[in-house]
Amino acid sequence: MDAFVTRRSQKRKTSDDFAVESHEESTDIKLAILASLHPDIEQEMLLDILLAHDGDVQATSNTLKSPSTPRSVKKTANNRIAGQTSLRAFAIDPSSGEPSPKKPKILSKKGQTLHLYDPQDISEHTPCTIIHNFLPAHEANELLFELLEESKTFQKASFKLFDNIVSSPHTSGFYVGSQKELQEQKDDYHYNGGRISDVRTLTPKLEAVRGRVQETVNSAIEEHIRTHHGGQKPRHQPSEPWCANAAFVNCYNGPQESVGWHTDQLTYLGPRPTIASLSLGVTREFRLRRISSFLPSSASDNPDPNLQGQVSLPLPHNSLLIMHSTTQEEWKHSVSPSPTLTPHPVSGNIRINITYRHYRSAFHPKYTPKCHCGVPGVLRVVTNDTKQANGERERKENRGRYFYMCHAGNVPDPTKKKCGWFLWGDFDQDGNPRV
Ligand SMILES: O=C(O)CCC(=O)C(=O)O
Ligand SMILES: [Fe+2]
Repeated sequence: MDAFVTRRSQKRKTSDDFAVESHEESTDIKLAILASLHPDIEQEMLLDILLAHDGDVQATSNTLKSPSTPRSVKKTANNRIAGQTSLRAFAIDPSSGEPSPKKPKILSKKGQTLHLYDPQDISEHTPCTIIHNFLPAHEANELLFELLEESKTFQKASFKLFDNIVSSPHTSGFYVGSQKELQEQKDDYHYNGGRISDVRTLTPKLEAVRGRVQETVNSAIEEHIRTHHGGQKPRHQPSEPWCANAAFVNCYNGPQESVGWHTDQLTYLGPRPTIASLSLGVTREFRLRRISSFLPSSASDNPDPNLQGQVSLPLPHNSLLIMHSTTQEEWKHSVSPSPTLTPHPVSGNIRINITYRHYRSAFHPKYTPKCHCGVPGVLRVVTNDTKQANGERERKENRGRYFYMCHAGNVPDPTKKKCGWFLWGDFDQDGNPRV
């Protein structure tokens, strides 16, 4: 069973040749597309009908639109639509007639992209957990409607890159839980060296979903520590419960809107944060690339990050991607421009993405060290990529160490120049600053 595919490059596609091209996609990608177009139809049903149409997604989708097609919606105890099952359930070992044994671990290779859809594959090959069909279908659609309306007033962020002021290739809005937090954000918090003026309180539907995200994330964190870290949380990962008290909502309007390779800023999240990302609307590819291995277990799994390629995950409507505590320090992520998209029935070519985050009280801006320029520093970690003029942070033995550095160079003001200030961060086992 082709639970993942490796593709060197993607052919340019238009929606007209989608039906022909779709024969070449893996079964998983086809299922992801069908699941986002027909969220009320059970996964097994999608697969059966797909096979009956010789893998033709367009023909399968036409059949599924017919009211006479059985849907066989499975409900769980709490009346949610059941999550998609793994294709492993269908994989039979021809020699024994039994389900196939566990697949060997396959790493992506430099210069290649490993395409993954199956939640178990994603859990094995990336630092993330994915949950498809996370919300009941009607709730996901209502949230999408609400945020499509909100996104009409979103702005592009601007920042400085190599002395040029650039704006992000997508728009976003920032949400917090209360008026008090909103005022604090405006007065005290800094992003890219400056303040943000457009802070909003969580919309009714963002607020309604937040509790469910929080509960799911806390269980997933426990499970991930058990299955990936031998029951021992990584050093500096907080042991306090994860709390979704802030949300960035991103809007990607069309195939060219994207976000480049980056790691999320640690300044207010602290070391080894968990971030939960809920996708709505058109499916886009989320890419991950390993940049470092700090933990003994991940180091032995992944001998040399430089030899590994990127991993691509399609994030369909109503999928929750949980980025666990090694993601920000050891990987980079991006949403690349897409040659073409398969329009979503509600949002067309628009994708909305909510990243729920935990702003920890120990990382309140009143504790952020300030650099000589008077601008609060930014919290970073030394990775294999870190290069600095004085050489200290480049040294191998410093990899995995945290530091605050001047952020004035990122302020979108041509007169502000970065100074050389930096300060090592000192955090305890739970990632709290040692005072
Ligand atoms: O849109 C996404 O899936 C990722 C967004 C992201 O990386 C971010 O907001 O930092
Ligand atoms: Fe990010």
